Parts: sequence; C-alpha cells; structure tokens
Amino acid sequence: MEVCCTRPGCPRPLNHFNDLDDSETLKTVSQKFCTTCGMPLILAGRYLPIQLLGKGGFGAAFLARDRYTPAMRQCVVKQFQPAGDLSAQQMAIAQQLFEREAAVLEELGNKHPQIPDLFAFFPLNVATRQPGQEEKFFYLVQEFIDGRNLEQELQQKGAFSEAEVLQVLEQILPILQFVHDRGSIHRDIKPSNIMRDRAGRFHLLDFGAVKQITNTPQAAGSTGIYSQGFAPPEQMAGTQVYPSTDLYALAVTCLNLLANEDPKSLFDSYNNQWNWRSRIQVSPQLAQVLDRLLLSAPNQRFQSAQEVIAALSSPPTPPPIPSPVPVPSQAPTPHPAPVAATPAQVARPHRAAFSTVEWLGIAGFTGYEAALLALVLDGWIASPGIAMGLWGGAIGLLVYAQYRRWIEKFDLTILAGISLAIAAFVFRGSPLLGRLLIVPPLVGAALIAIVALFRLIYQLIARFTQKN
Ligand SMILES: Nc1ncnc2c1ncn2[C@@H]1O[C@H](COP(=O)(O)OP(=O)(O)OP(=O)(O)O)[C@@H](O)[C@H]1O
Repeated sequence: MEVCCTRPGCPRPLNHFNDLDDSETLKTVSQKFCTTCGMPLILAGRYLPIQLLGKGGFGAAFLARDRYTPAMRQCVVKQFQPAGDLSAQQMAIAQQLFEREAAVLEELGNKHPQIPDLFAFFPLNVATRQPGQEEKFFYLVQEFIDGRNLEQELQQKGAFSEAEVLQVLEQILPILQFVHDRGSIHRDIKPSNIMRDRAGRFHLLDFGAVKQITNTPQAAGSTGIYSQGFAPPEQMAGTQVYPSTDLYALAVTCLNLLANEDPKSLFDSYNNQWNWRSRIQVSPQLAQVLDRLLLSAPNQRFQSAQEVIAALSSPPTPPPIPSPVPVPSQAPTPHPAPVAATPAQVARPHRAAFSTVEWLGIAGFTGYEAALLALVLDGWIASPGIAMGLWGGAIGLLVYAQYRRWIEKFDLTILAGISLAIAAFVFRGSPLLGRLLIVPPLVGAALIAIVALFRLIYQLIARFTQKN
C-alpha cells in the first residue's frame, strides 16, 4: 500500500509498505513513518493519506482512507500549510480561517447533504531534526466527494450550455440559501469550489473563507481569502459582505462556465462594466438575472438565493428602478471593479453596450443592405418617391432591429447572404446583376472604414479628456 507523507517539502513523499496490503496488519499496526523524513504517516491513529488531490491557498488536500471503518472509507485530509511568506499576524489569521472551516463544516456540513461532513479536526506535533524543537501541523478530515469540480470539467469538456448552467444554479442556489439562513457567507464561490459527484449532484466545497455575518470586517485581501475575478467590489475593498456577495460570485462563475474564459476578459475595464453579451448568448430570462446579480452595489442585486430562484422560474420582466445608493469605495486593484449601474442601465438590461467589433459589423451590414435595397428598388419601382419611402422604412427597421439586438453577430451575415440570393434570383440575366454583386460590398466596406475612423477619433478624445 502507498501512503503519502504530509510534511510540506518532503523530497520523496510517496512511501510503499508491503505489510499494509494485509488488512489485519493495516488495522492493527500502531504507526508508520516516512522513510525519507520520519514524519508520522497514520494521522490521529486512523487516517492514511494515499494521494495528493491538490494544493490550495491554505494547504494541501489528500485523498485518504479511514482504517477504523469497515470498508476503509475514503475521506479528504486537508493540511494547514499556507503558501508564501506570511507575517506572524497573517499566519494567525490564516490559521483562524482553517479552524473556521472546521467549525463551519461541523455546523453546516453535517446538516446538509451537499456540503461535505466534518469527520475530524486535530493538531499534530512532530519533533524536528533539531533536538528539543517541535513543528505543529493542523489537519481537517472531511467527507470525500467522488467526482470532478467544475473547473476540471471546464478544462476537460469546454464551455457549458445554458441548460447545464441552469442545472448548476438549480442546485447551488438552495445550498447558498441554507448557508445564508445560518448567518454565514461563503466568500469564495468559483468553479473549483463546486463539485459534481458521480450521481450528478453538486456540492459546495471550501468553507475556509466563510464569514459569519455578525463579524466585524477584516483585512480580506491580506490573506488572499477571495478569488480574483470572482469577488465583487465590496469584498475586494475589504468592507462588509452580504448574501449578495456570494450571489455576485455565483453569477461570475456562470459567465466563466458559459464562456470558458477568464472572467477578466468579459469585463470592459475601459467602460468599467461587464461586457459578457458580446461572447455569451443566453435566454433573456437568464441574461436579466445575471445582469442584476452583477450590479456593483450589493443592495441593487437580488438579496437572497431564494429571490434568484423565483426570478429564474418566472418570465423576464423589467426590474424596478432602484433608488441610487452609495457605492462602497473600491481598493485599487487590477481586478474588474464594476461601478453601480445607473437606473437607465437597470431598466434596460437586455442591451449591453456595443463593442467596437459589433459597431463595425453593424456599419458593414447596414451599408451593404442599404446599397443592395437601393439598387433593387431603383430597378423595380418606377416612382422614385415610393422607392425612397420603402428604402427609408426598410433601412430604419433594420437599424432599429440591430439597436434592440433582435438581430446581431452571425444573423447579420446570414441575412446579407439571404438578401443577396433573393436579389440575384429576381434579377438573374439582367445587366443589374453585376452591380448587385459589386456595389453593396463596396458601400459596406466604406461604411466600416468611416465608422472605424470615427470610433478611433472618439476614443482618442475620450482618453485625452480623461488624462486631463
Ligand atoms: N471534500 C472534497 N472531496 C473531493 N475533493 C475535494 C474535497 N475538498 C477539496 N477537494 C479537491 O482537492 C483539491 C484541493 O482543494 P483545496 O480546497 O485545498 O484547494 P483549492 O480549492 O484548489 O484552492 P483554494 O483553497 O485556493 O480555493 C481541489 O481539486 C478540490 O477539488
């Protein structure tokens, strides 16, 4: 049997013991020691770490077996082993957080089937090579969830569909409601902390960063107890956190799963707003829920997981315009730091700002269609007045449809192809056909160039005025 040494930095942590293959010896042997560094391997007399699962912010996690259960139950042994050079004060906070994970698991895990149960929490004092000196390690043993976390799933299978993300929300929101109802905030919701077991059930992991609502704010950033890219402004600023802090991170988790991209790339830091709609397409209902969860001011978001569940199961409606509230001040950080949406943004959640690429697409498509339609109507309708009226109406409708995002992205290419095919069919054999093939693309390209030039000038002016 192979047993892992848990001493941080042990050069040969894997130990092989033939005698432990015999179950009688395995159950009765008093202790085994690492053949390289002498670290005791059977923790608290019963847990045998057999495989390193990973290393997180506060330590390493091992898959282990519990030799005091008939089937040698699998469990996870987490060892407190903070990364980096921490000051004595940071070390004390980190240790507190580890102890808190144990306390929270005892309080929450043992009462909810989708939060790991706590099995044990204990310190271990080990003599060092220097005589008379001891090292202290802390271990937390919890239920093993047999499956993959969503970060691993994302790496293996790529972006999630909307239906898959809704499944995640369906199960994680009730868990969050349970956690919040008991006065705790998870504070580290992200794909790697959500695990899907083999039966397809989701579990919420990693309660190391959890915070009791009644506690005073503490220096969240100093011990790295939030995940960059997922945490909302109030958490990065180290101020008070709320249930809606977890809901924001859950919304960012959804974006990450839907786009399979780093959340930072979905945030337009120039305009200081989320710009996920240019990469992700979901139903208006989910889009509206995500937009509201991603608002900067905590009290403008949904206030509870229950509210989100209700919003997902009712048809999309324009949300009420919330009264302006003071926005928590934001710590200087490279992380997306969205500002509170203005009432206008809240009232019209379906239209995100157009990106530069989208502006160019709109220009090209509109120029192309305008020229094509002008040629067709000119060759078809004798009265210039009627032709002009029809042309103006049709182009106005096209522009409005793009403004409302009824048609966007690939729709534009498809529509351009369809309209050309129809015109080519109607004017087959006519001398007009040659012009139909050449003029519209030229007009489209010219409009793209003009819009690109104007965007460039606009951005230069905006940058210049910002600097001054
Ligand atoms: N109860 C569990 N059951 C199964 N696997 C787990 C369990 N807890 C943690 N793991 C896995 O162990 C690995 C390390 O987890 P750990 O919580 O120590 O760090 P992390 O979540 O990767 O990072 P961080 O603590 O910085 O958020 C992860 O791959 C995680 O999915």
